[in-house]
Amino acid sequence: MKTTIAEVGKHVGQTVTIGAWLANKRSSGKIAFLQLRDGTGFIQGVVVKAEVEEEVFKLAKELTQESSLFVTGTVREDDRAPSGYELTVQSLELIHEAKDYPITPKEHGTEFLMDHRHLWLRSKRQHAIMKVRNEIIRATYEFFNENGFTKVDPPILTGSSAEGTTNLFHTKYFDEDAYLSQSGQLYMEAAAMALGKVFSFGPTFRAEKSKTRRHLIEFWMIEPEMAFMDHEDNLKVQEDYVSHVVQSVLKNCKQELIALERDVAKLENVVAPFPRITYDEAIEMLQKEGHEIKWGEDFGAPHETAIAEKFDKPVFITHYPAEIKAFYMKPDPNREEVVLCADLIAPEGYGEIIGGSQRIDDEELLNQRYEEHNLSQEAYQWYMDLRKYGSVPHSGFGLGLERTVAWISGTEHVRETIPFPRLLNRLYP
Ligand SMILES: NC(=O)C[C@H]([NH3+])C(=O)NS(=O)(=O)OC[C@H]1O[C@@H](n2cnc3c(N)ncnc32)[C@H](O)[C@@H]1O
Ligand SMILES: [Mg+2]
Repeated sequence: MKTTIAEVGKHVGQTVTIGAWLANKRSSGKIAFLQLRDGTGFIQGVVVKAEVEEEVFKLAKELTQESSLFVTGTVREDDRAPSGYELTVQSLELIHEAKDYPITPKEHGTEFLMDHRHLWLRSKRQHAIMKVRNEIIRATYEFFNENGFTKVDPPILTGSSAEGTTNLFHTKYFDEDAYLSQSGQLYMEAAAMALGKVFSFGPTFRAEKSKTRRHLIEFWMIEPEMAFMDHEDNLKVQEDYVSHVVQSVLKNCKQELIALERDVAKLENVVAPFPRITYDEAIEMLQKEGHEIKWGEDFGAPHETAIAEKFDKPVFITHYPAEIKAFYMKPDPNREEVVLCADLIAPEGYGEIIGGSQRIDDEELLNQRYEEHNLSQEAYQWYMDLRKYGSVPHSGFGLGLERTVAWISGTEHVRETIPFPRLLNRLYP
């Protein structure tokens, strides 16, 4: 009967057929070990010369890396196998021979692998990272559906910018100027006034000339927005959400985390609540450690890493100076020079995974911010209407999917956390 590698455990002792690719192999005069993959998992097929037809063993010896084939064999339990099972092969049927597959089992340079990303995805490591990404996506929908949020899809083509105008991708919308969305937030605020608690999950674009291990040009963001919820309510949703995601990956991606050699002890205690420090306290911590940073400056990666090292969970840094944050953030009523915002910094040097804030709900103050930030009233008239008609306290945040995948999977660079990364000078494949 036909099955998949993920399902062989249901057929121990039975003869099954799987469609597969040959990931790797080793053989001697009497036996061949075929490392097979079918997209659902990996399994070893053992071909014993004395137990199969002569042409089967001949084919096993000649099979080339990444050739596709049907494999028929008996499923056996084997504690030494990562999947717990092995196939004793009875027959092989070649589908398509792969000649000179470029990504051989030896080490390859990053640029070579990136140029072959469409093939590199087939490797065991990339398979594991994509399965962790998938679990984070699944757990995200689970969390927000179970907590009364409605999925709302903001537009990708927009006429305004939420996060400043320095990293916009410009395009034409017929004879009008348009931009690829940097953040769906402003639209999510409108949606929150209609549906209470909403979340988006989609691609966002930043024409940032940053060549770092945390920056992508196109990345996926989850942007919840909640009417009637303030700064502290916002942080609670974030820590509950991130804890749910981490614990879901620990529960459902055990094999993948082993394949990635991830130290899971560092994830096991990621449960709410998370520590909270203010920007002032963070500046003081850094200055005490000798970092050259002054109040009013933004944190760079080394600063975030130095702060995160003091905690064994993600840490919120709250109440940044208004001067270095976005126009829409609500000032602290007790101290107008700082705003009710928080960045969530992941441990182990993975940096900022969430940016969020309580939003200005006062029409006059928002108008004042438009002027200070030279924003066109015309492009934002619709956004201002949210303060004209039944304005309410509301807050929200944006979690970067790829940075979160990097942290949870223990992956150094975000280019390995998205199927086809868009980086500075990288639009291929
Ligand atoms: N709805 C909101 O309140 C979100 C808000 N408008 C916003 O876009 N905040 S953010 O710019 O900090 O970006 C949010 C997160 O988005 C991720 N992010 C932000 N920029 C990038 C790049 N360039 N590459 C990868 N990931 C990125 C990172 O995790 C940030 O913490
Ligand atoms: Mg940010």
